Amino acid sequence: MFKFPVLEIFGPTIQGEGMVVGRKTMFVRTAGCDYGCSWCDSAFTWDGSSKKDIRMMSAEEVMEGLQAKGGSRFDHVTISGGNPALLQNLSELIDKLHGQGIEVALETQGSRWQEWFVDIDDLTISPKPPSSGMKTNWQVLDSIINRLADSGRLSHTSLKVVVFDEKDLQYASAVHQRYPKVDFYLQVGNDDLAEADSASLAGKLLEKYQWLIDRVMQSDMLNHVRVLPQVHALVWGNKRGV
Ligand SMILES: C[S@@+](CC[C@H](N)C(=O)[O-])C[C@H]1O[C@@H](n2cnc3c(N)ncnc32)[C@H](O)[C@@H]1O
Ligand SMILES: Nc1nc2[nH]cc(C(=O)O)c2c(=O)[nH]1
Ligand code: SF4
Ligand SMILES: [Mg+2]
Repeated sequence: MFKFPVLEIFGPTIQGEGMVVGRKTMFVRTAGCDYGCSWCDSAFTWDGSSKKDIRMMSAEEVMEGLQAKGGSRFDHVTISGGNPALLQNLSELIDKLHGQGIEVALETQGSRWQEWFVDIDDLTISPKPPSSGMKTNWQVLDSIINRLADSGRLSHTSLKVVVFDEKDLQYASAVHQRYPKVDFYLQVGNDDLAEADSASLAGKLLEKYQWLIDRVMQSDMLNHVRVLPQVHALVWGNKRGV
């Protein structure tokens, strides 16, 4: 029986981002990431600051944790991190969830492939723009998208690029042009990660949302796209576990 490094189990709450925004869901957040984005809003999963809170849990224990928090008030679970795609044996958890009639979403950055990607109901791949300080391995990303296409999974897949500035917007256009068959989302970047006043943060994020909408409307390379804020950040600010 395999054990996964788990940092948080929370919900039910709404999925605040991307392809199933607004969907009632539970979250399982795994520890560890192969990236270190400058603006990561979940840096505690990889920077060592929450090391003592990591629990090694079997799929069965995660199921119990979900039930303890959510009872029978959910039918959808989002697995995020960190990068959950580092965990080869996550299929144990995915199969258990499906066995209970629960849909499974995954958040990952597209740096690693796992065979179980083809079992995910709502797969969000979020390649990282220049502002993150990370460099995309296009060969790896190409092969991930190709495998999903070959398995007939593109209708369960989306690309989501966080945008902070003009260079990020160019990067987003490049990703969308490269994979035109994959549903594409642009997401407002939050660079006020220390702001404790959620009303003040919401004001600033809405201004950034307006900027992003304006820029996308002016572009002829970003037509078949959706532009979204992080809804949970608008509602709850930088609070953890919501
Ligand atoms: C914390 S990451 C975890 C999953 C995976 N490592 C990834 O990056 O896709 C979940 C989502 O939050 C986004 N995100 C992280 N920090 C953000 C920020 N400061 N503003 C907006 N979105 C952010 C990521 O791009 C990703 O789409
Ligand atoms: N409500 C809510 N929606 C989210 N969508 C993606 C999240 C993540 O951190 O991966 C997230 C999160 O942490 N909370
Ligand atoms: S890839 Fe995701 S979890 Fe990892 S550092 Fe970047 S935003 Fe954070
Ligand atoms: Mg988040």
